[in-house]
Amino acid sequence: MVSPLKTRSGTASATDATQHNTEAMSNTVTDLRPKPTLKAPAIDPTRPGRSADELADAPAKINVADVDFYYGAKQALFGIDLVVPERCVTAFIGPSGCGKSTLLRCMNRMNDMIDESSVKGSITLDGQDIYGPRVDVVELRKRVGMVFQKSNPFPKSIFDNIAYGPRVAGERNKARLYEITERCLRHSALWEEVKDRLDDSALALSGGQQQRLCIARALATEPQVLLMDEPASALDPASTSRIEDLIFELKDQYTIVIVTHNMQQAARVSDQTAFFFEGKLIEAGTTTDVFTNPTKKQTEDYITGRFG
Ligand SMILES: Nc1ncnc2c1ncn2[C@@H]1O[C@H](COP(=O)(O)OP(=O)(O)OP(=O)(O)O)[C@@H](O)[C@H]1O
Repeated sequence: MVSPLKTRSGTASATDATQHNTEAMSNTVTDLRPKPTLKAPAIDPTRPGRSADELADAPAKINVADVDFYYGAKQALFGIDLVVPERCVTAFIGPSGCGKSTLLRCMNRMNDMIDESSVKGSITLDGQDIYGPRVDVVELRKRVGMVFQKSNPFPKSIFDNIAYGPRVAGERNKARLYEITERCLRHSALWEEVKDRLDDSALALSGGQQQRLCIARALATEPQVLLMDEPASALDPASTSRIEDLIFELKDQYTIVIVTHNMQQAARVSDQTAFFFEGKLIEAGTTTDVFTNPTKKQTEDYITGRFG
């Protein structure tokens, strides 16, 4: 079912578009090309996102306040304020280079690894400043796990990929490591496919399976937050759909922030959507509101495909 976008001039419909095209064709001989039908992505009614009240009632897992970010002298984020509600999926959308990944990487201090980068403002996790002087960054990244665009399994067995994080954390008990492996593979919907070949190389898995393995590996350190940077952009439609189902299931236990170029995907999986443009947060709200009734013209133009 399609949720039509309420534009400032009314609700767009296919009939309007057809009429518009017909008029355009009869009025001019030079522009005979059909006008593109601009339509915002549909919200899936079988998988409703959390309501505005539910989002407002959810505790703030991450709170971003007045954040600026610089790569050397180049400013990439400008005064970002955003609340990431607990056990919800927040999607970052916006055109290439608008700062989505930069903000995502600020949330577990992955940007610390970039020379001459600096951040101003505050980001808290459960109320604690993650840039505070006493923060253990390794601990932070255990609590705030990350899954990247390109699956990056270690050249080790499936089992060793999952057991890696717990081993680094000091777990040596083999039975306990198997327990963790099974739990994480079940959570990432991969267990049934690999349970009989845990000692096989992870590199022998398909692309979609490798990405689910990377999600399982991220879950093995028992994070509370999962940051996903375009986790399905390199996958075929069937694997993408499995990752989206998985995100939907995981949000009951984890707070998820996903960067995506795919607006349909944002509409399908997220509860809250934040739209960025040129390093600024233009608007954030329930995914239903942002995709059906955006408050800013730039958001409307982007989600209806007028630019980006
Ligand atoms: N390591 C870096 N050094 C310098 N500039 C960077 C670096 N990484 C990103 N940038 C710049 O910061 C800005 C924001 O980049 P970022 O990757 O956050 O955007 P994005 O919205 O995630 O883009 P995309 O959708 O293309 O991945 C861009 O102008 C980019 O060129």
